Amino acid sequence: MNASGLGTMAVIGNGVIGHGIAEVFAKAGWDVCLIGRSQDSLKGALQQIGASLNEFVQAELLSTSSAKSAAARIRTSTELQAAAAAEFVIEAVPEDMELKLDIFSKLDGICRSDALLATSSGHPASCVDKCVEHRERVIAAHFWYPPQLLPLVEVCGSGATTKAVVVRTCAILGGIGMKPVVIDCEVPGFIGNRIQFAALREAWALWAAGVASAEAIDSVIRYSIGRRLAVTGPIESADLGGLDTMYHFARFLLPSLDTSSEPPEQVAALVRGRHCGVPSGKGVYDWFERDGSGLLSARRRELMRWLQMDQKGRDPDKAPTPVPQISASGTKPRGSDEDRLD
Ligand SMILES: NC(=O)c1ccc[n+]([C@@H]2O[C@H](COP(=O)([O-])OP(=O)(O)OC[C@H]3O[C@@H](n4cnc5c(N)ncnc54)[C@H](O)[C@@H]3O)[C@@H](O)[C@H]2O)c1
Ligand SMILES: O=C(O)[C@@H](O)[C@@H](O)[C@H](O)[C@@H](O)CO
Repeated sequence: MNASGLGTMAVIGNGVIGHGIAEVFAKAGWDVCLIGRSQDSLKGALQQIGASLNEFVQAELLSTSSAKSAAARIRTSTELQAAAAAEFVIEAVPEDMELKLDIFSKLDGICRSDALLATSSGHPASCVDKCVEHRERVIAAHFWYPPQLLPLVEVCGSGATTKAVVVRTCAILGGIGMKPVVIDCEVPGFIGNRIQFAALREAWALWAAGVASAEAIDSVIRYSIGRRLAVTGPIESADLGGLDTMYHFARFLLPSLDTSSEPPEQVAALVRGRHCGVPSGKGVYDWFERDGSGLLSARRRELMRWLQMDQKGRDPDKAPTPVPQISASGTKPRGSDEDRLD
């Protein structure tokens, strides 16, 4: 245990997800060992963590002294061996399965016998534990980008993971202020990516078929269900909207939704041409014409505002926003008989 009474954790991989996870644990008082391939890239990761900590100070989510202590709790290494003392280890290297298998097999030999070994990737634990002897301690802890600003972690064990490991992983993640959600059964993409990609498949299909422009499709979502989904999930939304209505409309609509098992050729062609979005200046949108970094900053600011609300106890799961009193003009829950105008 360190001076904060917390433990030591290690993150393997110092890219966008790895350095974000390191920051989140260090802010919560853990000693962190961030492991990467080169001193140069680790230096870059520490600079990014420093810049992010400053943003948290500016947003009054962190004091200057806490930001300094958090930065001081992170040490770096280029050796996997440096994870030996950690009780919680998270792998965040690129989506290269051979590399992940190799890292997990080595970690199993290097780490303490009571250490938990987690993958931050969208892949289930059973994909990365194939060369591990102690498979009972391998678990998926799928973070969202950017982990400093999005609280969710999808936690999912394989058939070999013990219940105690699932419980301890959730306790650790909950203890650092993240929102762990347990998925009981391994399924590709867990929950978030299944739903994100179902929506993306339909959005790409509408764009590729010329039904509407990319701007129009994004605007429809941003100004409607995008806002609503931050407060009520899809299943709650359907119950609030009236399950009968949603059921009957689903029966009309579902047969016409896109069911392709490949992304549209127009998207494939962009990727083949290395038009990969904001970093390359062009994707579906032309980012030479549009302000990509401005959009990223605006999104960070808005996500930071949500964290400020969470901290003030306005997380809908912690302190539900009071439902307005039923008034003559009618803010009654839908579904009550009087609410029906038929
Ligand atoms: N980017 C996202 O939106 C996102 C979201 C959730 C989960 N993930 C998952 O997180 C993982 C990492 O993704 P990312 O986007 O951070 O990738 P990234 O390419 O930004 O970072 C990967 C990092 O791993 C380092 N690395 C490579 N080989 C290594 C090794 N042998 N030892 C130590 N470090 C090594 C690289 O130098 C790099 O810094 C992936 O499994 C990805 O699926 C990514
Ligand atoms: O933040 C996201 O959108 C991510 O969950 C995805 O980008 C995704 O997890 C992939 O990297 C695969 O892990």
